[in-house]
Parts: sequence; C-alpha cells; structure tokens
Amino acid sequence: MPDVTEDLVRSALAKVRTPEGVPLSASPALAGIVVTSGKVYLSINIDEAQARAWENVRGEAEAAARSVPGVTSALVALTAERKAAARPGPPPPAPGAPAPGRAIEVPGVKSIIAVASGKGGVGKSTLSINLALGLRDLGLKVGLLDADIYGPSVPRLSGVAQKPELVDGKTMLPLENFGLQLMSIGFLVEEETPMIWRGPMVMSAISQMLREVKWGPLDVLVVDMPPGTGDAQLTMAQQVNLTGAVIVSTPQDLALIDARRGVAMFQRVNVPILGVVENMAYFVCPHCGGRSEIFGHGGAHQEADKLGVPFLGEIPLHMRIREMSDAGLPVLVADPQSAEAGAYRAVAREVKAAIERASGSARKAPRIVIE
Ligand SMILES: Nc1ncnc2c1ncn2[C@@H]1O[C@H](COP(=O)(O)OP(=O)(O)OP(=O)(O)O)[C@@H](O)[C@H]1O
Repeated sequence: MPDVTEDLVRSALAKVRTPEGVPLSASPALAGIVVTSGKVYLSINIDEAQARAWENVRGEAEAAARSVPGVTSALVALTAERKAAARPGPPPPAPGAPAPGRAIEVPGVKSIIAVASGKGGVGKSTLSINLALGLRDLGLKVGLLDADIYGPSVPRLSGVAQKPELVDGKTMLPLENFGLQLMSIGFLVEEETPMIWRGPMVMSAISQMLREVKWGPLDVLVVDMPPGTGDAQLTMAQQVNLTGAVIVSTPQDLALIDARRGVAMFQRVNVPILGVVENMAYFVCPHCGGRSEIFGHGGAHQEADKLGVPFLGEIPLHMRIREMSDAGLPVLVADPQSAEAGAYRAVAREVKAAIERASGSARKAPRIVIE
C-alpha cells in the first residue's frame, strides 16, 4: 500500500468543486491537511453564513479523501475562523438569548461543562475523569469528551483503546467504561503519532466529536479542554453552548497567573465560571499519611476569592492518584473509599450545585412572548 501523502490527498480534492466552481485543492478555503498513518483530517475555512452551501463540499471532500489508496478514514470539517476585527469577543447577548456564535449544541446532552487550565500538566485530565465519576456517583448520566487534541489522555486514564463504531457511516458511538460515555481523538489515532494541528483544525475536530458522536441521553458532558488560553481554547469557549467552566490550578504563583487568564478567557465570552479547583494542594505521604504544604497551599482559594468566583475544593498530591491513573484506573474506581476519592467527590458535589445554579439562572432569563 503506498504511503498516503498530503499531495495525494490534495490531488484527490481537485475533483471536488467549491460552490464557486473552483477545485477545492486550489481554493483558499482549504485550511490544512494532516495525514497520520492513513488517517486524513482536513478543515475548510469558510464564512459562517455560507455553511449550508458548503455542506455538500464537505461530504464530497470526505469521500474523495477516502478514495485515496491507503486512506483508512477521513474527517473533514467546516470551520468559521473569527476575523481579527471580531476581538475582543462578541457583544454581550440579549437577555435570554443564546450568545451569538454559540453554534454548537449537542443533542441529547443537558449540560456541557469545560474543564480547563491556563497551563499544561496541572492535573486537568485527571480531574476531568474523576469529576465525571463523582458526578456519576451522584446519580447523573455522564459523558467525558477529551478535547485535549494535543495530548489526549482519556485512553490512558480510562484504560479504553478500541476504535469507536460507526452507526450510519458517519456518526460514532461513544465508548463506555466505568458507566461513563467516552470519546477522544486518541481513540481515532495511534497514541504515539505526533499530532501537529493548526488552530482551525483543533476546533473542527472538537466540533465533530461533539456533533458526530451519538451522545446521550446525558445529564452532563465533561469536556477535558486543551491546556492554555490560545485561539483554539477561545474558539471552543465561544462556539460551544457551555453551561460553565471549571478551572484547575496548582497552588504555585505561575500556575495561578495562568488560571487567572483562564477565568478571564471564559468571562470574555460570557461563559459562567463554575469555580476553581486547587490540585496538588498539599502532599500526603504514602507511608505515614503526614501532610506537607509543599507549594504553600491555599493560593487557588485566595485567587478565586480575589476574582469573585466560587472555590470548588482541593485535591491532595498523592502518589496513588498518579499510579492508579497511569494504570487506567482513576482513584474513584480503584479506591473509592480513600480520602483522595472523597476529595474528588466533594468537588463533584460543588460542581453539580454550580451547574444547577448556572442552568437555573439561564431559565430565569426573561422570555419574550409575542401574541
Ligand atoms: N492530585 C494528584 N496527585 C498526584 N499526581 C497527580 C495529581 N493530579 C495529577 N497527577 C499526575 O500529574 C500528571 C499530569 O496530570 P494530567 O495529565 O491530569 O494533567 P493535565 O493538566 O491534563 O496535563 P496536560 O496539560 O499535559 O494534558 C499525571 O501523571 C497525573 O497522574
């Protein structure tokens, strides 16, 4: 089987015509092609108002990419890139109206919450899966979407590695483990494949995992966001109809500065901040159970107070959390009676209450009835 190259895919796309009759391969709308081990991802960057006219092009582009020998799957998404002039963020929405540009609604899902961090490595993915499990323990039907396209960790954290099944040639069925519905780009590409994504492609892959997955019915979909506060994160915060965001931070000053940026990013696009969680808040010695405040514990709580957003709780730095997570067994599954599991459950209770408050205030928005 020949190696699939970007050029081979591009030539196949020459057969597809844009609504203006131009070969897609030559159209400036073709934003980027990524080929990894026979899997093709590409995004077509268009004006949002033209989305309908481009839908056929998207389908044809997918078929054309799949027809290239050696291609095992193709994912094509339409993306609408924000114009630079659109910054800093959209105008505030009219009371009761959805924010403009919040194009992505996910059928079958009551609430979508984003778990985000200003910087990588603070334990965002570990919190996401344990929070999802904590919400499950509170009787909710929960899904977990790994939108951390740069470093998907849900396959490792959940111990699930199969490819999702397709139902009608296009819609993927989420995988299931621990009573959670799971989806991750890591289920679609090999773990070791380096993924080099361009900005718009991140959003297109995420939007496909939201829209083209048969979620639900779910009470809550927890979205493990890509770390940072760049364009991809901002677009996601802006386009997905989020109930709110949970910001994870460690107590160090640098992480807190980044967490502040995370809070500001969501506030800028009118996504409610459900609250801040302090991870690795204090160290628990696995031998004697003694507690040390190695990073000067409490910084995230103070920061939350300063920013006027809720504080949702603290998770200790504990060897068992890392060992179990790396073995595909989140601590809530491996050792549900432990103090660490209890800490995650306490955060889940706070998050559930915050979701109820955020949805309640949305319901209270005035409705205009014209008779
Ligand atoms: N409370 C904790 N105690 C001990 N280890 C932890 C804790 N939280 C996370 N870890 C470990 O820290 C590492 C990073 O965690 P994780 O992958 O969840 O972070 P992340 O913020 O999602 O990272 P990235 O931005 O790279 O995706 C992992 O090895 C994880 O097991």
